[in-house]
Amino acid sequence: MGFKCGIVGLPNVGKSTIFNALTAAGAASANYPFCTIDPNVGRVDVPDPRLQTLDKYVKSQKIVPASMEFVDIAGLVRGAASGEGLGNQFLGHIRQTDAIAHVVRCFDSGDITHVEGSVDPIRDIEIIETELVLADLQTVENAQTRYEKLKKTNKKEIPLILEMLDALNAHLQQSVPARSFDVEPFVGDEVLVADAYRDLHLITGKKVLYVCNVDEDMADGSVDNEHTKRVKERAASEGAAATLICGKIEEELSQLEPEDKQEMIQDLGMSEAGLNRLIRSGYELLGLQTYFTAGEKEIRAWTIRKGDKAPVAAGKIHSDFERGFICAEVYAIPDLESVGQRSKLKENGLIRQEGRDYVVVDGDVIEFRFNV
Ligand SMILES: Nc1ncnc2c1ncn2[C@@H]1O[C@H](COP(=O)(O)OP(=O)(O)OP(=O)(O)O)[C@@H](O)[C@H]1O
Ligand SMILES: [Mg+2]
Repeated sequence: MGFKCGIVGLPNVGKSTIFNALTAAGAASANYPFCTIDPNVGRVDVPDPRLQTLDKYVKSQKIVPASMEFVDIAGLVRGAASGEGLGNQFLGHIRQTDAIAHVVRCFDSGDITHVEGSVDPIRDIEIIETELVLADLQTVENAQTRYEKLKKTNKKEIPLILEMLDALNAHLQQSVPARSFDVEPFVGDEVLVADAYRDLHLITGKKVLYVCNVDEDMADGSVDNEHTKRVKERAASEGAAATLICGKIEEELSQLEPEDKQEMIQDLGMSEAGLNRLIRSGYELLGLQTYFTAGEKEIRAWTIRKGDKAPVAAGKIHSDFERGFICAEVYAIPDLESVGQRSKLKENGLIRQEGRDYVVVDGDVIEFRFNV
């Protein structure tokens, strides 16, 4: 499991275009059962050239990349919380995601209607953020009503939870996102307060990746214009990330066969498909990293958090691996490349034995030893 990302933005800014590009690219390169989980949920491979490098040395029957899910919902408009446009009820589909990809129109192309009449990314971001804060406020108010009813139960955590919800409500009332709310002082040593906060799944509490949807001539993402500069400044000021992508080009690229795709990428002066950049930014933003398992049956990429220790990494494969963890045998891909054969790693002392306190490094190839 990689991570799950909800796509938000004004109508007609290119959300579905980018979603289609992402999911078409994923479907072309992988054969998943139940690939389409829901019409608006798509699974995407995380592109990683290290898988192909590993395959050169460890001939295996299949390659299983890490994957992530994107959820595409209808655009939000100013006033959505009070029912404008399609309203905001579909935000429910993105409450359970790990992060938000906020698509912002940065392309000028005159024939695509902008609901606000002009291209102004910061104004657009503020409209969406206000709507997301209002949606979270509704969530908090519902929770307050629920916990008020529970007061009668005399459970000692209920007043503490209500105190936290009051403060959170006041915070959101100022039109500021939940991510700047400090819940710690309310938690103290009462984990149930932390649980209650987490169970709200506030949208503005999630990390944000701004996706600047730019014109075709900026498709390689290396040059900013006035619009993208402003979005990047805003992202930096709030600890978010920003990436440039031309949805239209990515959609076209995603429909091509690999060779034609490579040719078009070169013709456009791009170094790689913009989608790869987008996926990597998401990984970076969420502090995720990859480790590999590589055997004759399969080579597989696993997603873990930076800082995760070996037993946690093992638990991604199976909870038994975590419970019965004995040790991890670890090697690095560059070492494999330098000796040229997997069997030579051992002879050269390049396979390390690591214990439960080992912090996994991005790109490690691991074999776990465990008791069942
Ligand atoms: N970078 C781009 N340059 C020019 N046109 C683009 C670009 N990206 C998307 N478009 C065009 O913008 C239009 C709207 O795109 P799309 O349907 O993806 O928007 P959306 O955000 O999903 O809208 P809605 O919220 O209404 O579902 C489409 O005609 C699409 O081809
Ligand atoms: Mg759409």
